[in-house]
Amino acid sequence: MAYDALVLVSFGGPERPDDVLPFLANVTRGRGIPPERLAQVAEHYQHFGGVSPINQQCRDLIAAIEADFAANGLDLPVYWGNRNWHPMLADTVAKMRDDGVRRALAFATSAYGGYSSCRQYQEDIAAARAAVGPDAPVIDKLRQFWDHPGFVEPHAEAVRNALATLDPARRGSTRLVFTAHSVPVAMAAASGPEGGRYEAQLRETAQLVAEVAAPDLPYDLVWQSRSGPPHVPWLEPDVNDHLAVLAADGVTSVVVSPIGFISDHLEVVWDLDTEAAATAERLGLDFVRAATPGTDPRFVSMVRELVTERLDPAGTTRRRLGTLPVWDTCPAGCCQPAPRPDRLASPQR
Ligand SMILES: CC1=C(CCC(=O)O)c2cc3nc(cc4[nH]c(cc5[nH]c(cc1n2)c(C)c5CCC(=O)O)c(CCC(=O)O)c4C)C(CCC(=O)O)=C3C
Ligand SMILES: [Fe+2]
Repeated sequence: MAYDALVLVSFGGPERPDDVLPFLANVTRGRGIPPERLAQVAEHYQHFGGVSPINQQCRDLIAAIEADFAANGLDLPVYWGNRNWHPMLADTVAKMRDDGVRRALAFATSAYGGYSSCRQYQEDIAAARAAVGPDAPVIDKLRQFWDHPGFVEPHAEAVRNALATLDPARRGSTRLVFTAHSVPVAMAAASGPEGGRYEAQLRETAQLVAEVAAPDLPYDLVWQSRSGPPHVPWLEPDVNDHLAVLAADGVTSVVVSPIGFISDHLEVVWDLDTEAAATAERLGLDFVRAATPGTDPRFVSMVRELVTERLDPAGTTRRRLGTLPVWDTCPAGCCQPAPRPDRLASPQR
């Protein structure tokens, strides 16, 4: 075995009220988020007692991965480190070094390409290794998994289950609404080797989920959780504005499926279950939010499959449903925060 550990790398979230502001400071350092926006977001966290569900969701996922590894004879210890809150990745990498880990694979809890979703995790891994020093383990990030059946199938089943709770007499006026985290337009344009990859992968996932879950229903991909200063354009439409357009078009019922995420963290339980649900109520729309993969056994097994496919140099064990290009190691310069000046003149797709 070329690797001696797996490390799950996630966003991190506060676990008590006093954590909220220092956590937000870590997330937004150097990113120009207006103080008004930060105050609002702090309130969202305080609404849930200052506790984001994301860390417990990581603990649950790791316990499930460990059980799955053990049941399938994969002898690989699983570590956990976050980008923005404890356990911080640099502390985890130091512990891995102390435990004698030389080479590890990283599972980042984001399925897509793009700066925030992929490159930034790699930068955080590099920064954590640099902080630990020359004897830090080598850490290779596993591939983007937007089209893996272990990710697509739980989302599709969740959409089907959500649809089953709506009035069947209204199916003809029901819409699937897929959501993902908005990002600055410039960041979206710079994602992937030739641009536009974040949005293209999300469109592919939406199509794969919709065709399994409800091929008879129309669907849209829209955006949530916009941040940043108002003068910077981010991907639109926002899910709340989109619900208003749908209601005006005669749609009566919506299933909102957060395909941009793997678990029901704060962006889901606040931005969708609280805010978007209130928007739907105001508009008189029947609203149901589809579940995220969480610890679905297919999703848990996917993590093991990503490890084993990486160990198979011929790539014959790779399971995927999509047709967009896939790779193990991101090309240099891929997924920058904004288009590189030398590429501004070239066409983006
Ligand atoms: C693409 C993407 C994902 C999906 C990929 C992935 O999952 O990694 C994601 C996930 C998440 N985003 C999260 C939280 C936050 N994101 C923020 C700010 C931002 N997100 C961005 C993008 C993304 N974010 C961007 C471009 C910014 C602007 C600042 C910057 O350029 O970095 C802020 C600052 C305040 C604000 O919202 O303005 C917070 C608090 C949480 C934790 C939830 C919890 O605690 O349960 C999670 C999982
Ligand atoms: Fe975010």
